[in-house]
Amino acid sequence: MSFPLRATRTLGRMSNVVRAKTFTSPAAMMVRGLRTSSLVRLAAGQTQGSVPPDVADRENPDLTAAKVDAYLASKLLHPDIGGDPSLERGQERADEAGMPQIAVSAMQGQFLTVLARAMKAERILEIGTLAGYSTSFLSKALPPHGQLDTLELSPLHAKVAQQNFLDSDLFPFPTIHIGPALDTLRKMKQPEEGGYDLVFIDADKERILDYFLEALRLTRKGGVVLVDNAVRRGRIALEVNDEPSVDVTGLRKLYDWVEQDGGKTVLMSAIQTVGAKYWE
Ligand SMILES: C[S@@+](CC[C@H](N)C(=O)[O-])C[C@H]1O[C@@H](n2cnc3c(N)ncnc32)[C@H](O)[C@@H]1O
Repeated sequence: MSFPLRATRTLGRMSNVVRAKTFTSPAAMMVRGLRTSSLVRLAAGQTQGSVPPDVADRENPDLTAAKVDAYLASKLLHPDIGGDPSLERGQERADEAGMPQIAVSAMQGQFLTVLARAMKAERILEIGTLAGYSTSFLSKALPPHGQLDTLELSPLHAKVAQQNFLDSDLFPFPTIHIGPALDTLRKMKQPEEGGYDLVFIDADKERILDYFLEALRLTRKGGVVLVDNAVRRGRIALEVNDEPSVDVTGLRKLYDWVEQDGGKTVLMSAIQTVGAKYWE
């Protein structure tokens, strides 16, 4: 199932200034485009659900990776990309629908835009839509004739994402394919104009290798496959994973595959990041 149609509509626009009043710390208040809920949690020093503690400087515990991310976001988020107010509205819509807060951070999202633009990507595939937060950043990297396919299991997530794409007036408009991503991928062919330039894998972690192999099939030679959550909060390096809720098996299969490939098919690197999404 897919939502290929482009349509336009307007929603009442709530200003960022109004929204900033809900922030509880000065550091949070200076941020545009970062998610209110994450910042409120951060300001309160809380961790919720599976959100790990922030990464802090040993000598100065008030200096945290999230605080630095907030500073960078206040300086670097582009008003029409990471600072686009429709992104914040989209996250609120997702919160209202009871969806988990597991999207990329604003800075990570804008990195997606930078990467895709630097590659001059015209065709992008995303695995794991959620409310379409990262999808918006990818759409904003594409030329008007570009193609963006995004795969999502949950019809609720797809519905909210579709509303968010309409609200953001995205062009090119992403096509959401609803269903188990592996089934969808196995039916997909390379786009007629050529393989995907960029694939972003960010769905269930157990099947990362399956997604990666399908992505290789669908990607043009020299294209890029980006895998989110590459270290699973560092648990990838533990012989015995002390947090069973954080799956590392899928990633280990991927890294084993790359090791066995011995550089014949892919050249891979992994970067550990800190920031609003802590250590990932
Ligand atoms: C981490 S979220 C994606 C976040 C999104 N990329 C962003 O940053 O805004 C993962 C998404 O993958 C979806 N998902 C989980 N298992 C899936 C599957 N088997 N097929 C397709 N989507 C799946 C979940 O419903 C969830 O919406």
